[in-house]
This record gives sequence, C-alpha cells and structure tokens, in this order.
Amino acid sequence: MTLVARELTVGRGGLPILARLSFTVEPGRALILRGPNGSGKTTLLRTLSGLQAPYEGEVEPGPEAVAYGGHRDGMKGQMTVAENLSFWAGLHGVRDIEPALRAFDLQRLEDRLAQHLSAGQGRRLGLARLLVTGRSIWCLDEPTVSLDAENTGRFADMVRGHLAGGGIAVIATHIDLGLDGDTLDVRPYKATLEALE
Ligand SMILES: Nc1ncnc2c1ncn2[C@@H]1O[C@H](COP(=O)(O)OP(=O)(O)OP(=O)(O)O)[C@@H](O)[C@H]1O
Repeated sequence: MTLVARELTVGRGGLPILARLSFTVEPGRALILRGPNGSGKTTLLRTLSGLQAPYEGEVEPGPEAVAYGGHRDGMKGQMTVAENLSFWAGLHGVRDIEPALRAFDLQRLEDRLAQHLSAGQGRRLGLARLLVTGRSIWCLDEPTVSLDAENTGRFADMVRGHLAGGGIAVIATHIDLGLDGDTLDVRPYKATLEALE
C-alpha cells in the first residue's frame, strides 16, 4: 500500500497553512516532517489520518489504513495498561498484546492504571498501541517526547520493524531517528503565519 497526497491544502480555523502539497510514500519508507513550531506538521498529520478534512486535494488510502499517534491517544485512565491494549487489540481484531507489551518493556507495568503512569510510561503505552492496530500507515506527532534514550531506541526499532514489514511511517520529529526515508520541510504561507500571530 502506497500513501499518496495529491495537491493537498490543509489548515486550521478556516486558514490554509500548507498549500498544494503532493508526495508519495512507498511501502517500507518513512517520511520525516521537519519545520519550526506552528509550521503545520500536526495539521498535516491530522489530515493524513482523516481526523480533519483537507481544504483541497486528496489522500489515499483512506483513514481506515492509518493509525495516528499523538499524546496518550484514546487511553482510558481507569483501565490498566494490559486492559487498554486488549481493548484496542479487540477493536482491530488482533489477539496477542504480548509483542506490544514487550516492544516497550511494559510487562512489569501491565496491571497499573493508565492514569498512574508517568509521562514517559504513558507515551510508551500510546506507542505500543500502534502495534495492536494492525494498520499499515503510522502518522506520529513528536513520538519521542518524554522518552528516555533507551525507549527512544526501542521506538526506532519498532518503526524499523514496521517498515521492514512493508509499513509506512510519517513522523514529525526534531530528532534524527536514523530511519530509511525522505524528509519533507514543512513551510507555511508567510501571509498565513502573519494572520495567525
Ligand atoms: N484550532 C485552531 N484554530 C486556529 N489556528 C490553529 C488551530 N490549531 C492550530 N492552529 C494554528 O495552526 C498553525 C499550525 O499548527 P500545527 O499544530 O499544525 O503546527 P506544528 O508544526 O505541529 O507545530 P509544533 O512544532 O509547535 O507542534 C499554528 O500557527 C497554530 O497556532
């Protein structure tokens, strides 16, 4: 499955931020989004994930192929780590949560309520969730925030595994994860930036 953006214009609050972007990401490749704060990386990721509609243009495939990873998405605080992963696994028809627990060394935390996790632990749970979605396109917004060096390494390994299996990852990040892929420099309209200030 290939991710295709055609003449995509995305924005927030009625203002276009990025205009007429076209790109293709082939299976097994990553696209790294770079750009200063407020340049539109989150807006682009949300649009690629189907969380908001493009102002113009189109994205293929549709949102059913995409898993979006932001901050502790969809985690229920009153449920344990294992219950959260099982919930998502069930929703996506995946049986085994062990690989997801192992990917971020969450076995010892599996009975802890999500609301009691530290910031980094919560981030690890949010990222482990990607593995139980079975989705082939991951759109990730600053996924390594709050992660220590060891877990940043685990995350890079997890993405490498995903790419090796023919998956795709689009990642807004300020750090070099050493992944195979291309970089997209996100540059908004100057006029739009001025209007937003
Ligand atoms: N709901 C909204 N209404 C109006 N403007 C918004 C809204 N949400 C975001 N914006 C503005 O849209 C622009 C793009 O924001 P976006 O979150 O996509 O940037 P970003 O590149 O992800 O930034 P960062 O690196 O800080 O996370 C910013 O100027 C932001 O203030």
